[in-house]
Amino acid sequence: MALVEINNVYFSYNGDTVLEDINLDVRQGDFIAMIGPNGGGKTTLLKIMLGLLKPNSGTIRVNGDSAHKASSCIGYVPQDVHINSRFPITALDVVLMGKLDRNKRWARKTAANRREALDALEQLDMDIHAEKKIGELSGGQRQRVFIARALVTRPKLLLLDEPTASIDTRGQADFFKLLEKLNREITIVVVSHDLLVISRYIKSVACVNRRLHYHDQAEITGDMLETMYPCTVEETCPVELIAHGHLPHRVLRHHEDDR
Ligand SMILES: Nc1ncnc2c1ncn2[C@@H]1O[C@H](COP(=O)(O)OP(=O)(O)OP(=O)(O)O)[C@@H](O)[C@H]1O
Repeated sequence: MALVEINNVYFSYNGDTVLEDINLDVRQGDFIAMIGPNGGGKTTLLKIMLGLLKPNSGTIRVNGDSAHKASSCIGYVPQDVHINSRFPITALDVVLMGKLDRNKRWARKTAANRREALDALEQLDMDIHAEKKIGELSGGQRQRVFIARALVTRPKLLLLDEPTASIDTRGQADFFKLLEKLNREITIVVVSHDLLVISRYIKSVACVNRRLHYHDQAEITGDMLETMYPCTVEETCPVELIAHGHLPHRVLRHHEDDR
């Protein structure tokens, strides 16, 4: 059984169809990059997986249950996490906010909960900043704190919506290496526009542009990307071919082989 099973899902906002005939199995242990043009429906698809949006038709099962019931087995870091940087709250407090008690209220700051929050920060190499105010951290560090907050509930699946938007290219590589390490224990789906940076860390690619094309341990060709993006590959995407999974990872820039 796949961790997430999406079958023939259609979704529209106020009658405007955004997703059409989506089929996707997210298998345990996968590390999927979800790519696609702006407005292609990536965030909408994540929200469907989280049970926040209900498809017009089709089915979605998460961990063998309805998406709504299974939401506690998913850790989610949205695109824009709004937190007032002047709010005098520490990184550790932010992570503790992810921990809920049985009644889904914020868990108390017990020694055990504190330990779990520190463990989550440690997984992101952020335990040394635990007592720092959230406003004193860089954008990239803050992003790691938000991921620690998503991890503190020990989810089976981590959904990250454009987590590297505020991180420079070098920082992005470090960040994806960290995700690669987390992926030894947790299944990850990450929305990204940086296919070049991410391609060496991921196991599969899902291209979402109203419809979905999923590539697992297969080559992604320029032709495939061309069908997903509205403009030609030459104009928009420097990636011509990527090998995934057990194959050696390879990113070929256009015309690199002509030289
Ligand atoms: N709450 C909403 N109400 C109405 N339309 C919406 C809503 N949210 C998104 N849309 C529309 O649905 C389409 C898909 O949006 P979505 O945010 O899922 O795309 P995306 O692939 O995540 O885009 P981006 O890469 O720009 O973040 C867009 O045309 C968007 O304008």
